[in-house]
Amino acid sequence: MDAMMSASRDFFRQPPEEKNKCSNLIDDGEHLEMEGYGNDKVVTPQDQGLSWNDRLHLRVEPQDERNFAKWPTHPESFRDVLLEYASRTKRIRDLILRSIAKILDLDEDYFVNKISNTARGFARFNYYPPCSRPELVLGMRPHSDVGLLTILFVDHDVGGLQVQRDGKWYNVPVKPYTLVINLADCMEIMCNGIFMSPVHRVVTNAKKERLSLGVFYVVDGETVLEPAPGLLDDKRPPRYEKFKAKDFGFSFD
Ligand SMILES: O=C(O)CCC(=O)C(=O)O
Ligand SMILES: [Fe+2]
Repeated sequence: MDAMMSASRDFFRQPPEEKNKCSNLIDDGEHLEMEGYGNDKVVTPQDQGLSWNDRLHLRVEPQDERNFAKWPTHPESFRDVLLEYASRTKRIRDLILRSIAKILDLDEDYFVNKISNTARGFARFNYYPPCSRPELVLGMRPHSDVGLLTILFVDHDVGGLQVQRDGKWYNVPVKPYTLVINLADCMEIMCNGIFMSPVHRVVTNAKKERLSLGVFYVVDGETVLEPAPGLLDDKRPPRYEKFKAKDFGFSFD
């Protein structure tokens, strides 16, 4: 974990020319693609706005779709450290999906079986610079994660992640060597809302920079999402309709 955090810090501390070698700008800067270094695409400026962060987005699953052209070559350790990190988060993903299935009395592999060989996983490195007017801008605007689950590694020293409950924001505590697991929208649907995908945001800090790394696991576009039949009965009707992941942008195809 330390190696991953320090490789990430070293990457973001480089001059823009070096970071832009992994830029997410394409077509002479006309368009943004999802993978690479830069900012997120603003689709609806009136309610989206820019967030106070730089990010580096890299596909880690499936393995044969890793686009190493977008992976940093500086620091030199970056690639190997991320490969190792991603192989471990994948194991954690399956462990958690199996544990949740067990808690819900479903077949242990119910959720794991929803992940086909072509399902994607992304590593998103976030860098939040200090912001002298933290009351004016968020590090990351409120959202829920859309995929299955997110394995989040947050800065040991600087808080900022908040989760919303009943309209109020709560700080997520910072604890060294502790991963935050976010169940995302597809799991909420398959769990028929027994577990919810939390709305969360990141506030900025006036003095300190902050780093985080989320590994996002999503389902393949062809996957049919629906509440697990084993969770339904007369008293617990489905709260979500059945649909194909790609029809609602749940798969990042
Ligand atoms: O930086 C964080 O703690 C959260 C990041 C996050 O929510 C995301 O990347 O989706
Ligand atoms: Fe998130």
